[in-house]
Amino acid sequence: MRTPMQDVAPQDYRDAMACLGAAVSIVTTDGGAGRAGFTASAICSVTDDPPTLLVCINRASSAYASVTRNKVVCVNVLSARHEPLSRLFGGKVPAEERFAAAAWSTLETGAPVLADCAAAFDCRISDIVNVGTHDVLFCRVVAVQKTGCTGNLIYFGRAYHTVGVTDLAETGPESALGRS
Ligand SMILES: NC(=O)c1ccc[n+]([C@@H]2O[C@H](COP(=O)([O-])OP(=O)(O)OC[C@H]3O[C@@H](n4cnc5c(N)ncnc54)[C@H](O)[C@@H]3O)[C@@H](O)[C@H]2O)c1
Ligand SMILES: Cc1cc2c(cc1C)N(C[C@H](O)[C@H](O)[C@H](O)COP(=O)(O)O)c1[nH]c(=O)[nH]c(=O)c1N2
Repeated sequence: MRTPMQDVAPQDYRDAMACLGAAVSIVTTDGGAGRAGFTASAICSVTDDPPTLLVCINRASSAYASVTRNKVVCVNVLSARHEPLSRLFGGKVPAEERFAAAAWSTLETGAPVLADCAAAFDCRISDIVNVGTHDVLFCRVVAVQKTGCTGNLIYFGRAYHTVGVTDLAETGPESALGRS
C-alpha cells in the first residue's frame, strides 16, 4: 500500500536550498506580449541534442505573461560586475527601468541579449510544465553568444559571490572566491 507524500515545510526546504549554489542569469523576452525580464537561478542544461535548457519561472512574476505568450527567452549568464543589474531584475522595479540600466542587442528570436554577459542562450520555448507555484520552461537554443566565463556571478547562502579569477595580476588568487 502506498503512503501519502509527506512534504517538508517550505522554510526547511528553502533553508536547505540556500546551500545549493547556482549561477545567476537574467532571463529576457520580447515580442507581441511585450518586453520583460527577471533574475533567475533555477536554470539548468537538459540535453545537448537537441540543445535544450530549462528555466523555472514563478507564475506570480511580472514577466510571466510576456514570457509564456512570446514563447521566446534569452538566458543571459551574469558576470560579477552585473550584481547591481541582478538586484534590479530581482523584482519590484518597472521593466523599462530594468532595461534602461544596460546595453542590449538581439540574436535570432528578438529577446534582449545583454551586451557583455558571460554567455547568452537565445531560445524558443518548446514545452511548459506546471509544478506548484512555478512553470518549468523547456527552451530550445537557437543561437548563442559567448563573451568569457571568468569572474562569474553565483548566488549561494543568500548572498552573491564570484567564481573564476578575473585578473590574477591585478587582484591576486584570493579573489577567486569572494563574498559581496
Ligand atoms: N526559484 C526561484 O523562484 C527563486 C530562487 C532564488 C530566489 N528566489 C527569490 O528570491 C528571494 C530571496 O531568496 P534567498 O535565496 O535570498 O532566500 P530564501 O530563503 O527565500 O531562499 C533560499 C533558496 O530557496 C529557494 N527558493 C526560495 N524561494 C523559492 C521559490 N518561491 N520557489 C522555488 N525555490 C525557492 C532558492 O533556491 C533560494 O536560493 C526569495 O524569497 C524568492 O522570492 C526565487
Ligand atoms: C538570486 C535570485 C535568483 C532568483 C530570483 C531572485 C534572485 C534575487 N527569482 C525572483 C525573481 O527575480 C523576481 O521574483 C522577479 O523579478 C519577479 O519580480 P517582479 O514580479 O518582476 O517584481 C527567481 N524567480 C523565478 O521565477 N525563478 C528563478 O529562478 C529565480 N531566481
